Amino acid sequence: MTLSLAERGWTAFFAEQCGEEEAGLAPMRILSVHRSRLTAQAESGSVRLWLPVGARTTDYAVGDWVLVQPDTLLLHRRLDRQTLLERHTAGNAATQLIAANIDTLFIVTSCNDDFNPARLERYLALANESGAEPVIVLTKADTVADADAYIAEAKALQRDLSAVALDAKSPTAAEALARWCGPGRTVALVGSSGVGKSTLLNTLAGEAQETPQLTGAIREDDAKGRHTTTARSLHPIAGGGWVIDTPGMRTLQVNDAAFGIGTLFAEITELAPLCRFRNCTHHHEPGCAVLEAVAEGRLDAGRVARWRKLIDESAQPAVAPPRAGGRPPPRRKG
Ligand SMILES: Nc1nc2c(ncn2[C@@H]2O[C@H](COP(=O)(O)OP(=O)(O)OP(=O)(O)O)[C@@H](O)[C@H]2O)c(=O)[nH]1
Ligand SMILES: [Zn+2]
Repeated sequence: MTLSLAERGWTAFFAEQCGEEEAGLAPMRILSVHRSRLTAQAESGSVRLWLPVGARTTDYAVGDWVLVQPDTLLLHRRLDRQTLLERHTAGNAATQLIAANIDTLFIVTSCNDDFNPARLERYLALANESGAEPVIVLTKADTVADADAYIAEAKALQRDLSAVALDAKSPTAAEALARWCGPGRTVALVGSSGVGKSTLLNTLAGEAQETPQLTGAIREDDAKGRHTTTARSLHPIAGGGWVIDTPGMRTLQVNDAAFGIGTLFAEITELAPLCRFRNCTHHHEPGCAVLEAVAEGRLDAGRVARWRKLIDESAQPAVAPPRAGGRPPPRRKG
């Protein structure tokens, strides 16, 4: 079985980046990123790539498009990303690249105590910042009497947000998510440990998971031939398209995500121009449209408090500030 570029997620956005002098290079999509090696999806299967001198595997994300010397499998260069999901980890200046060129981010939580609006908002801020469309996926709907209450609460987290409740073990889960999947489309799963990401991945992958040339390289890593949840990798979906699983994240810091937070709390952001002072912090100022809306019951005070917390956190440097004269590390994106 060969997979066309389009089936692997190639679009005009990537084609436009390739010069005529690069016509002899093969575009490939990164399937998995390990400490010392990268695998990529070539036309007819997965291959191990060789990195150029000085490059590190951590510079690449699952889902990245790269140009490769077809005979030597030497990675030539990475193409600009359409979307990039990344996060800061505590005490680390560099961001961790989670997934690139995803269309949709499935934020997975379950219809039980895992459902936590404040944490979902953190995921939403990161998703908005990445450029991918967030969708809240509520697993374990089969264990509760009223999943609709969870759907309503999830949808209230952000304007025009989609939320779907399902049983991750049932084949119908794939149908419930079909509108975001399909040939050439890429989705990623994020969420706490135990919410059902692996289960959902297996349901989405279905028979496609058995296609040997697609899983061969991933299998090398795990003697049992199963994907491991500690490494990120790109898996084919039964009906076409790709799904990236990510390990459960215990801490979810939000740094440098003002855009994502602004989208998440659009009902607050939109009031700011109506405040009397252009640089209103909406804390105490007279004529503040945000405080007024809260006082009149048009705006949820809890949302405003959580918005403030995220905005403050986002403005903090990811690590201790550099010594005097030093400059913060440049933002890596695109
Ligand atoms: N009843 C029910 N059980 C589910 C559902 N989704 C997952 N489970 C169960 O919940 C447990 C955890 O699911 P996993 O898929 O391993 O969770 P995970 O998110 O991949 O967890 P990590 O691998 O630790 O990140 C398993 O026993 C699943 O069978 C669901 O929709 N309904
Ligand atoms: Zn204000």
